[in-house]
Order: sequence, then structure tokens, then C-alpha cells
Amino acid sequence: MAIVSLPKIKHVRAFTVRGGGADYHDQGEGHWIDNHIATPMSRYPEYRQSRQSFGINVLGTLVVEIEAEDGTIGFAVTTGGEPACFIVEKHLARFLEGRSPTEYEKIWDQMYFSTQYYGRKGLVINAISGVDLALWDLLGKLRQEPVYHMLGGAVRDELQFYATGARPDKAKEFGFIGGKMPLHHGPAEGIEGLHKNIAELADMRAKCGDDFWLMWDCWMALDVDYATRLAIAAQEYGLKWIEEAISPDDYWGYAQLKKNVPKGMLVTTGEHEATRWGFRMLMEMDCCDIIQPDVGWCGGVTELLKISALADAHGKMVVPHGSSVYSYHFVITRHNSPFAEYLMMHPGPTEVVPMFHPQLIGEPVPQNGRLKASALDAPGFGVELNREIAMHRPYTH
Ligand SMILES: C[C@H](O)[C@H](O)[C@@H](O)[C@@H](O)C(=O)O
Ligand SMILES: [Mg+2]
Repeated sequence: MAIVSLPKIKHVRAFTVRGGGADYHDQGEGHWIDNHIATPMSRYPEYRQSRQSFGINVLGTLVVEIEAEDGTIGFAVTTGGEPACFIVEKHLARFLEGRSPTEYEKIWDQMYFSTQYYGRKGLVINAISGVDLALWDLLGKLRQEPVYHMLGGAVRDELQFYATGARPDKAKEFGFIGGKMPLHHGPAEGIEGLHKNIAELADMRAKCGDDFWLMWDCWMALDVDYATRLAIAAQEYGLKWIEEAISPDDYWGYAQLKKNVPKGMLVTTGEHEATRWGFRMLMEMDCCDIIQPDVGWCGGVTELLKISALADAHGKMVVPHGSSVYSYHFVITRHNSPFAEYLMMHPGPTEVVPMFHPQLIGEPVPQNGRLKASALDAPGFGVELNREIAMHRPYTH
């Protein structure tokens, strides 16, 4: 029987798109995700009410399209916008065009080490992730297989999700296994702000009952002392984990915070970390209990396979940040990823809407906080790009 040889890659194209989707902070007025959420910029009163005021949505979405010689197109979306388009078109495309899409290891290696002198984390790794995810989508479409089949198949029948948003009480109603709230007040608001945080937690604990998971997402806003005092005060309300409390660069601070928090409370981080080397640092310095790579920001699926195996060896759970279908196809195949995050993108949030709405046609939405593995049974990541949305290709090559 002849070996199947897939058509080679013909074109790589990069586009920008605005309005929600992969750059999910790019929302309209009055959305919970932009309402007085504590950040490292909260020390400046003018930037305290809105994260958009300091530019959290300045990049917008990067769409990567990879077209094979037979016309099949794989695509992916992530955060990156116009500068990421430049990196894809002017730098990364040369490592794909004319190659087989099966060479994703060599392609990843060349994308990473050719940009190492100006990349390694952040925007460049977002761009590499976008290309890698589009490559896996193309492979699945050419092989007529869902990505999760190519990653080893489902290790459980369904995915279960916790929900991120300002209304854990609604998340409980919708059947999610927990609710992660944005932290609203940081150190700049002093002890009054800390008491307001605790009052919000106490209110949600009263509404959600004793057993529902409640977590805080602190979006890099705190210092070790404030995070420690907050965690201790939150213990009586059963806070399950304190997430991304301090700067992603402060590995030493995370190691200290993990020692300081009350026994039984988990420390989590990783959504702004990248590559196997960054996560090796988090694990070897014992910074956290759960790592939370974003599949569109950490290096893509090819890199997440390495990160996840390293975490497994360290006995750490891997619960990817958001990432929509890119997370679902990964999590369903990993024993050390027992649940996934669902970012609630309705403005309330008082409804469950697709996470990357409106960019992905066919994007699966959890029912009762769960998704059957069979919901992922379509080629590639199982979604199509919503081409009704205005796309702009700022650069060519
Ligand atoms: C809710 C948080 O402030 C972020 O907006 C969120 O996207 C991220 O930190 C998360 O873990 O979902
Ligand atoms: Mg987070």
C-alpha cells in the first residue's frame, strides 16, 4: 500500500480582524471584562476603571491561513493583529511554503530559533502559535481527521468546564463546575480595596453554596504581601485558587506565594508564559499547582505537547487558558488536564455564548458546563472562519 503523501504548502497569509474573537478583550462598552478589573496599571488612577484605556485590546486578532497546493486551507485565530501579520508574512512564511504540512516539528524549530533574537515570549510566540495551529488545522483537513484524533484520541467521554466571568452564580446555574471571578481591587486601593474584594467573594459564596468552586483571577495585579493577605482572608470563603497574582517574570515571588497561601488553596499561573523553557522555570521553581498556558500564546499545539509532558512528569495539572477549540482538542487527550476553562463572553455574563464569538463558525458551546468528545468530530479544529467579518491583509510577501 502506497504511503499517503500530502500536498505541499503553497501560500501562508496573515490577516487582522477587530471585535472580540481571539482578542476577546476587544469588546464593546459595559462588558464585565472591562469593568474596574485590577491590573498592574491600576496604580495609575486614570487607568484603573478600564483595561482598554491602557490598551489591552490594542492588537486585535491575527488570522493565519495556510493553503496547500490542492486548495485546502487550514486557518487559526489568536491575539496579535497587524504586528503579528508582519512577523508571519515577512519572517515565518519562508519556513512553510514549499514544505509538507507533516513537517510541523522542523517548521516550529525554524520559526522559533530564527526569531529567538527578538522573540521568545509574547507577540512573536503568539504569531508562531497562530501558524502552528493553522498547520494542525490544515493537517486535519487534509487527513479528514479532528486534531484530537491526531493527538492520541480522547482519554474521557466529555470535557467539563469552569466558567470565567463576573457572575459565578449564573455559572452554577448553567452547570459549570466552578466560577472564576476577576479581582476588582489591587494594592493601590489599600485595605479598603482588599475588604471590598473579600465582600464580593463572601457574597458569591452565599449565592453559590459551600461546594461550588470559586476562584480569583488577579491578572498580574498584586505583590506577594497583598496576595498573601488576600489569600488568608479568602480562606474562610473557600477560595479554590488564586490565579496569576503577580508578575509573570517574578518566579521567585510565585515560589514564595505558594509557600504562604493557606494549606489546600491552589496557586495557578501561566497564561502569559511561553514555551517549554518558560514552563520549566515555573515548575522547577515550584511556582504553582496548575499551569495555564494559552494555546494561542504559548507556542501552539506542537509546543504545548512538550509543555504538557513536562508538567505530567512534575505531577502538575495543565488547564489551558481560554483558547476555545484549540484547548478543547488538547484537553480531551490529556490525563493531566481534567477540566478546561470557558471564558464567558456575554457582557453580563448572563448567557453562554461561543468563546471566540463571532469569528468561528461551528464553534462548540458547552451544554450544562460540558462538551461530549463527539462534539469535536470534524476535520482539523472543526470550525470555519466567519468570512462575513471584515479581514485586512496589511502585508504580503
Ligand atoms: C478575567 C481576567 O481578568 C482575564 O480577562 C482573563 O482573560 C484571563 O486571565 C483568564 O484566566 O481567563
Ligand atoms: Mg487568568
